[in-house]
Parts: sequence; structure tokens; C-alpha cells
Amino acid sequence: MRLIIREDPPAVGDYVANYICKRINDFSPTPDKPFVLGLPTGSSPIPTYKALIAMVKKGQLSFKNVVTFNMDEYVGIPSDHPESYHTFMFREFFSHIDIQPSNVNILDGTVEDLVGECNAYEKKIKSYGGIELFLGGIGEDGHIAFNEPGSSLASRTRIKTLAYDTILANARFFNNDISAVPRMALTVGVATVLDSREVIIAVTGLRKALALSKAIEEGVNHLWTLSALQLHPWALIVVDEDATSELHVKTVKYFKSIERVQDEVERSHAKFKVNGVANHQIGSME
Ligand SMILES: N[C@@H]1[C@@H](O)[C@H](O)[C@@H](COP(=O)(O)O)O[C@@H]1O
Repeated sequence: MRLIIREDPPAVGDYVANYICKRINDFSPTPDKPFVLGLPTGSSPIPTYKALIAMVKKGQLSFKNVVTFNMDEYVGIPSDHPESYHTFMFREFFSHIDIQPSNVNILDGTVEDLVGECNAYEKKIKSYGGIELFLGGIGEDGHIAFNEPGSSLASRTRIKTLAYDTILANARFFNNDISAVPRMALTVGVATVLDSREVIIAVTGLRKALALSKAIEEGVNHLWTLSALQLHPWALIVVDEDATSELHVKTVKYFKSIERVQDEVERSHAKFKVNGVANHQIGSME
């Protein structure tokens, strides 16, 4: 796992957006071989979405051949509800880029057969050959998607009861009326996220600091589901300075030094490439 530390949320957004842009462009997606991208809601990815929108507007990036799968959706509120994750995604991102609406996948929390909806979602992800890159955020209790504390680390897309802390945290979107916040959600599982070929998590702000330290400085633990990323071969967490507040100084120094070395590796990589040395001969820091 790598940890990248940037000054503030906009700098985190720029880093993550540049990373995603490079991955999509290097992949050269086509209608027959689309790039499959997992996406989150929440305030954490907004700077990333803003930066990606700017790239599309400048013609540096296209979502024409990108297929997306969102992480989660509330149960019981219609998709056109102002606080549904459908509405959020179109308002903050999809309406501003060139994605084809038919390539957007978001769980439907209003259907009668919620279990069938979850199973069909997993099947659809598989039908595309899996997710190439999953972007995520975390809750204050360290949950990834809506995999609340105690979620099985082998979990798949399913119905999940929300933790009281999450309901409290999300009440701000429902006029601070706790009773208006849905009690349940549909969410991809921890194993669904771990199955993707690459995972990037954006974590910003002091309120996420404890969860970040639990997830990267302690063992894999179902009470802090982000910690499951320790089992992933290609995971990157991008954070701002505030989110590092609970980390040991030596952890912060270690990851900063790793980034410096990585930069040097990449610079020599570029030099060697010019001299005709194959990519796979150059080491990686993962
Ligand atoms: N299900 C979502 C998560 O996917 C998201 O990571 C979290 C954090 O939101 P924010 O980024 O606003 O703190 O909110 C919800 O719980």
C-alpha cells in the first residue's frame, strides 16, 4: 500500500484526478474494451470530480468509453430524491462530462427484490471482466462504501443497516433531521472492492484521522473496514495533512520518503525507457 500526502483537499483532488486521467488514457478504452471505473459519493471525491470535469472540458480526457459502477445507494428513497446517490452523481459529475448514461451503473434502492438487485450488480461487474480502478472515500468509522464496522471482509454487494454514527454524520444532508436519513443502504462488499485491479482512496480532514491511523498502522480488522486494503496488491491512499493528525510522525516520514524514492525511480524509468530498456525491468514501490 502507498500513502500520498498532500497539503489540502484541492491538492488531493488534483493528484487523484491526474492519476485517474493517466490510467484511462494509458488504457486507451474502446467501445469493445471499456475502462471500468468504480466511484463513490461524499464530500471527499468532489475536488477529484471537479478536476476531472476540467480535464474533460480541456479535451485531455474522455469518458466516452468508460463504464462506471457506483459503490452504494440508500434504500427507500427514489432516485430523483435530492439526496439520493443517483442525484448526487449526476449533479456533481456525470452531467458535466461526456459519459454515456447507459454506461453508468448505480444500485437501485427502490426495487422490491433488493437481494436480486445486489446479485445482478455483482454479475454485471463480472460481465465487464471486473473493475479496473475503484475510487473510494471513507466514513469517520473507517467504513469503505457502506461497509460499516463488523462487515465481513469477504462481503459482496448486499443490503446493509447503517451504523448510528453514519446516520448522524449524514443527517446534515437531510436538514439535520435524523429521522429522515435512510436506515439501510445497498453497498458493494469489501471483497467487491478488493477484487478490483487497483484501489484509490481519498481521505481528507481531521474527522477521518483516527480511521486512517487504525486502517494503516494497525492490523486488518473488520471494525475498520478500510484496513482490508492491506490485503490488496495495488492500493493507494491519498490524504491531506489534516487526515494525518493521528499517525505516528515516523509513519508520515516513511511514506513521504517512499514517495521521494518513487519519484527518482520514475525519473530513471523515463531515462531508461529512452535508452530502450523495457518497462518490466524497472522496479515498483508497491
Ligand atoms: N457511503 C458513503 C461513503 O462511500 C463515503 O466515503 C462516506 C464519507 O463521506 P464524506 O466524504 O462526505 O466524508 O459517506 C458515505 O458513508
